[in-house]
Amino acid sequence: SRKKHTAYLGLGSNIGDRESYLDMAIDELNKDKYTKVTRVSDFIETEPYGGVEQDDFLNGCLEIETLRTPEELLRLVNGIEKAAGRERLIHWGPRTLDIDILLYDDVVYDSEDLHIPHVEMHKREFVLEPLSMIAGYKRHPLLGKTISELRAGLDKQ
Ligand SMILES: Nc1nc2nc(S)n(CCO)c2c(=O)[nH]1
Repeated sequence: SRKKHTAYLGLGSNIGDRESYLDMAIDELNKDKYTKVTRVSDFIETEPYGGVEQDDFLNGCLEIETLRTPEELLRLVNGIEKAAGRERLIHWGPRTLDIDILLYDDVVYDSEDLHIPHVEMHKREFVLEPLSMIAGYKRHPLLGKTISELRAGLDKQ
């Protein structure tokens, strides 16, 4: 029988009706019979990170409970991105909807298409700010710090 896992997802959009795309991600995740969204952060407006000239993002984080394995969860979120019309034209370029798997229980997972914990999350204020709202107490499986400590440790530009 399948076990229940707690995972944390990062949401981002910087094309079109950004809030509707983030809301769509929540709705589609709840439609999945093996997944439920259990906590939703505020959505925050953020400047693009990564050097590509593009519009500001709307970012948020979710806590989910899921019976899916990491690879099954990746297929689920990639399907939702596709349904939102995600075009992978420019690496780190604009997108209607981006869903990143940030944490999955205390699992450290590395395959060619999936790394958990997300390898950039501890460097990204646009992830740590909303994630702190819903899981600030949580300890990063690799770095050993709480999400709030990681956020506090980001050197503020
Ligand atoms: N502020 C901000 N900048 C970003 N650059 C990339 S790529 N992304 C996509 C995240 O994988 C973002 C983002 O979500 N927010």
